[in-house]
Amino acid sequence: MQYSQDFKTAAIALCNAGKFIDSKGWVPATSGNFSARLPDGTIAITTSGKHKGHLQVEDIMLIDHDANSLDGKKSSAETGLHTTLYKRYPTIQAILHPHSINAILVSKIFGDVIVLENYELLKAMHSITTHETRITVPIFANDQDIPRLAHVVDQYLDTVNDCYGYIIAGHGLYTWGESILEALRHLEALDYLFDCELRLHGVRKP
Ligand SMILES: CSC[C@@H](O)[C@@H](O)C(=O)COP(=O)(O)O
Ligand SMILES: [Zn+2]
Repeated sequence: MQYSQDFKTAAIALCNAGKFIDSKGWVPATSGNFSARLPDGTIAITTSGKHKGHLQVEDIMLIDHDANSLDGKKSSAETGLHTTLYKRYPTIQAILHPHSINAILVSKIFGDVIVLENYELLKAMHSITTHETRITVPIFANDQDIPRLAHVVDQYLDTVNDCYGYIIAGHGLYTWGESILEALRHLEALDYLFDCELRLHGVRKP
C-alpha cells in the first residue's frame, strides 16, 4: 500500500500524541485508541491491541468513513465510535480515547452526566471564551456491542448543541477536536476539570 503524505504526517502526529498521553498514565496496557481524518475523508486510526504509548507508524492504518480497512490491517475494536463522530461533526479532524483514571472515577461517582462550570480552564475548549460557561459531559453505560453503543451516543448527541466529549462508564473518555492538537487540549483540560470535581467531592485528596 502506498500511503499519502497526509497519512504519514497524521500517523507521526498520532504516535507522538500517544507518547504524551501515555506519559500522563492515561493509556495503561493496550487501552485507548486515536484517529485523525485526512483531507480526502479517509481516516488514519490506531490498529487494535497495540500499546498506545509505544506506537510506531506501522501501528497506524487507513480506513474509509464507513470503517472499512483500506490497507488490510485490523482497526481498533472501537472504530465505530470514531466513524460515528466523524459523520456527525464534519469539522472535527481528530478523536482521542484514553482510559484515564479520573474519567473512570467520575463515572463511578456521578450519574448520567458531569457538569463543569465556572472554571477558567473551560476556555481551553473550542470556541469558549469565558469561565462563565457550563458544559455537560454525558456518561454512558459501557457496552461491548460497539454499534449499539455508537447508536446510544449518536442519539444523545442529537439532543445537544455543543459537546466536547463523553465518558463510557468504568471505561474511559472520548474527546475530539478540529486538529490533533485541539483534541489533546480538550483531553488535558477535561482531565484537569474531572480532577477538580473529584477533589471537591472528596474522592481525591485536595
Ligand atoms: C486493554 S482493554 C481496552 C480495550 O478493550 C478497548 O477499550 C480499547 O480502548 C483498546 O482497544 P483497541 O482495539 O486496541 O483500540
Ligand atoms: Zn477503550
